[in-house]
Amino acid sequence: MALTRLSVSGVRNLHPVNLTPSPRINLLFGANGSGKTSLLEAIHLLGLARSFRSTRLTPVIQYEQAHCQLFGEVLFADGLRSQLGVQRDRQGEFVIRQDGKNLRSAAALAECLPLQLINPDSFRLLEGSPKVRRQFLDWGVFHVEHQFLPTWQRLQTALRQRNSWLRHGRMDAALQAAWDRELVTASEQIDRLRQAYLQQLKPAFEQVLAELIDLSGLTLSYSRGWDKERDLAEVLQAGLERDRQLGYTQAGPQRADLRLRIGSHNAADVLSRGQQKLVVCALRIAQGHLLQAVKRGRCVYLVDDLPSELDEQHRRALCRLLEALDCQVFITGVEAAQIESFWREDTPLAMFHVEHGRITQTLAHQE
Ligand SMILES: Nc1ncnc2c1ncn2[C@@H]1O[C@H](COP(=O)(O)OP(=O)(O)OP(=O)(O)O)[C@@H](O)[C@H]1O
Repeated sequence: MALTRLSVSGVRNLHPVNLTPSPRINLLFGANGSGKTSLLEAIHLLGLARSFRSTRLTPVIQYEQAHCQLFGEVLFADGLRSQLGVQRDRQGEFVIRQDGKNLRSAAALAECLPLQLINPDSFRLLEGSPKVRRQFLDWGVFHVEHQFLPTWQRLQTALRQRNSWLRHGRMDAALQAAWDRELVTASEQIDRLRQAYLQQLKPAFEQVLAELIDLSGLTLSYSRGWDKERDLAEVLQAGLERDRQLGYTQAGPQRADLRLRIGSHNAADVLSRGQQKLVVCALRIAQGHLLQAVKRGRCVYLVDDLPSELDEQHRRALCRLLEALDCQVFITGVEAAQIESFWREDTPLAMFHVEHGRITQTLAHQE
């Protein structure tokens, strides 16, 4: 998919924006604080109804404004189009619309506009908590496997039920045993889906990484969240007393993790910042390739401050890979000169200058 139109109002310092982005490469340049990241944030809001900069949305709404409003038209690979709209006010009221109808959840938005974000916070994928890596993994499984979302919702319900029972113990044991069976079934299914996805992700990741940087010895592995030799039912039974003391369930897919290691070290402990950025990029680009293999479209990449941490050779290699993905990319940077010359002549490219919240298109070729 590609965003063919984008309108933004009431977001951070941005003056009302009406853009017709390139379906391929969009470069946004401007001084610090000019509003480049805010535009990526607006696209993120349109695709996920949440920001990547702040857990609360109030700071995103422009000072003095009552709400922020995003509108976009998405073009799918099969030629169909969809109109998306998101509005959020200071009281937390959300309106999410697709093709004139109100949506109750953001999941449909995410399906319509799959986004991959690479920004200075992306290091958290390596050095942050397992939750960040589970979210990364589940993004991929969600987009390629339709069973994932309903199964994940069943898992959350059964897990909440068990944790409440562990804390308060107010339930008939037979009824709780039935909930445990539901928990085990959903957990095993989620684990199977994750493992199947990872089997495809690993070779794709290794191939992309090799094109970016030589990091021989880097391995990606998965731990499912409970002992790999034992059934979850057995593990839950064996850990029941401890779970009761803690008041939550210790084992299960809610504890799964991805491990990136170099030899016996955590990759995050030994890689430089630039190397970490390239590993994160390789993971996210590999996900883009897998999505292309199954969907009627592609994901949209938001790359905030692409040049930072990277030397010229690696910037060029990263741009080549993003270009080869054949999808829509929004890239920000302080100076155009850092990456504007890296693109093939026949790649559709649009360039925008961002100044004090105003966005002006300065170049478009091969549209
Ligand atoms: N709610 C808000 N209302 C109005 N302005 C805001 C609001 N929140 C932040 N700002 C301002 O909007 C600007 C946002 O800048 P943004 O982070 O998009 O800049 P940038 O071009 O990505 O800069 P950098 O190159 O430093 O990353 C900042 O100047 C900030 O002070």
